[in-house]
This record gives sequence, structure tokens and C-alpha cells, in this order.
Amino acid sequence: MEVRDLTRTFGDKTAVDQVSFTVEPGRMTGFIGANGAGKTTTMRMMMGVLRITAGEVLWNGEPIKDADRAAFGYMPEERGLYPKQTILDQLGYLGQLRGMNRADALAEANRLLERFALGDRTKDKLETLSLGNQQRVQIAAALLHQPNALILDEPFSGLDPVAVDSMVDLLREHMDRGVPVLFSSHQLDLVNRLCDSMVILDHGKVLAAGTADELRASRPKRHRLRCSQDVGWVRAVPGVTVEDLEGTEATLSLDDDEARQGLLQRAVDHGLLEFTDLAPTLSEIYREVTR
Ligand SMILES: Nc1ncnc2c1ncn2[C@@H]1O[C@H](COP(=O)(O)OP(=O)(O)OP(=O)(O)O)[C@@H](O)[C@H]1O
Repeated sequence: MEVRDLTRTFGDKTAVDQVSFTVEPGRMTGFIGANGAGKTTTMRMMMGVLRITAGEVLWNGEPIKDADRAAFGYMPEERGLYPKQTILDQLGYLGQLRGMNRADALAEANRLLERFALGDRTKDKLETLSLGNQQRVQIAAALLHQPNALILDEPFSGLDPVAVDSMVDLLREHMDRGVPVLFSSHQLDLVNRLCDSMVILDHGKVLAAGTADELRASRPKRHRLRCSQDVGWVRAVPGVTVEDLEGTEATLSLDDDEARQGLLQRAVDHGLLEFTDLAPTLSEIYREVTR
């Protein structure tokens, strides 16, 4: 699934500005960005529930059609299940809307609800469930018809850790069938743990996209230096930028190999104990690119 130069304006405000990225088959791609970055607007355009101002959405290399989208699983931000209807009834109905026969839809709904520990609540009205459990039903609704792709707007918000794990297990089963999964989240630790790839959006623009390793490789390398003696001298080494320095330890970055050589030579004279590369966490990358 690919979006190319996708743009949406509201009046004179550009909410999504020439956004391009790809969601690979069988991959979980995290869509991250601050409130108002444009994630929901992008997903709505991908699902065809919001008009595209410019750009396009491609599915298997071709402009996407409504029939393709009908086979997708979508969890919209506004959710949209019926509070007063019983859980099983509405899942059965939603399955039928997606082309399943009622018996198959009910059987699959029962199976999913069982997996989410809601097997004894199937005859209850949605509104009688806790918010986290309503969320589980929403997820079941998106997965019911063995979707070809999944577009999930904040699917993990409000879920307890056990529910997150059972949802991830379910999503992995779909990914194993080659389904591309795009999900938005504010929970960077979760995105770090779950995603093969990520897209960082800010003020409607893609700031960075790729696998965690690609994103790490694209950031300036940082190092930790530890010596047996005070390391205040590092500030004077050409090509070294000091980020943090305390006594015998410093966190720094280097302009080039020459700077590395110069640093290490002096470090040996000051009792070098440790010189390590620091891999940035996703949170650090996120903060750095959105700064
Ligand atoms: N129907 C609309 N009319 C006018 N402006 C809109 C509309 N929908 C979204 N916007 C604006 O577009 C921008 C992007 O909003 P969007 O909901 O896509 O962000 P988001 O990244 O999903 O945020 P959040 O994480 O808070 O859900 C915001 O400035 C928002 O106010």
C-alpha cells in the first residue's frame, strides 16, 4: 500500500502536505506524530472517507478502488459502533456489510471475542462494557472479514497490557498472511516494540520514514567516553561536539574519522576505560526530528 504526495487542505490550512510512504506486505508500520500532525486525515483519505485534495493512494501499484478498500479492515478514530446494540448482533451485521454470510460472521465474531476474553459478554449491549473492552470489540470489527490490509487509528489507546499483547498476537496472524498494517499511536515505546517500520509526521509533513535501523543509521552517531581521569579536555578536541560531560564521562558526537583518531589518542593518555556507540531509542529519534 502506498501513498504518493497525498495532500489535504481545509480552507487555507494544509493538514496533510505531500505525504508519501509505503506500507509493505506483512509489515507493521507505526504512524507517529503529535496531536494535529495529520495522521487521522491521512488515514481517512487512504480509506476514501475523506476527499483527497491532491496526490494518490496506490494498492498493488495501481490507483486504489473502492472495491479494494472494501476488503480492508479500518478502525476509525471516531469508532462508530452502536452503543445500544448487542455486541454479537452488531459484529454479525458488520460482517454481512463486508460480504460475509451471517453464520460465518457470527462464528468469527465469537472466536475473536473469545480471544479477547469477552466470550461471556456477547449478548451484552456495547455501552455496558468498559472503554477498553469496547475497544476490543472495535478491533474485532476491523478483523472480522480476513482483511487484505489494516488501517488502524490509535488501536492500542485505552488497552491494558494484556489486551495489547492479545491484539498484537492477532495482528501478527494477519501479517503472516502478508497483510500490511498501518497503525497510528502516541505510545512510542509500543511503536518501538511492535513496528518493523515507522513514519514520523509533523505539521502534515513526513519528517522521517523507514525501519528502526534505517532511521537510526540516518541520525548522527553518538558515543560515550569514560576515562579514569577527568575528561574536560574533550571540549578542546577538533571535530568533537560534547553533549554531556560529567567528571570522567562524556556523551559526544564526532565530525569525522580524524576527530575520532584525535579523541582516542588523547583518551588513551587519560586512562581510556570505555568508548561505545550509543544507539538512539525511537523516542530520541522522534524528539530529534520533530525539534
Ligand atoms: N474536518 C476538518 N476541518 C478543518 N480542519 C480539520 C478537519 N479535520 C482535521 N482538521 C485539522 O487538520 C489537522 C490534522 O488533524 P488530524 O486529526 O489529522 O491529526 P492527528 O495527527 O490525527 O491528531 P491526533 O493525534 O490528535 O488524533 C489539525 O490541525 C486539524 O485541526
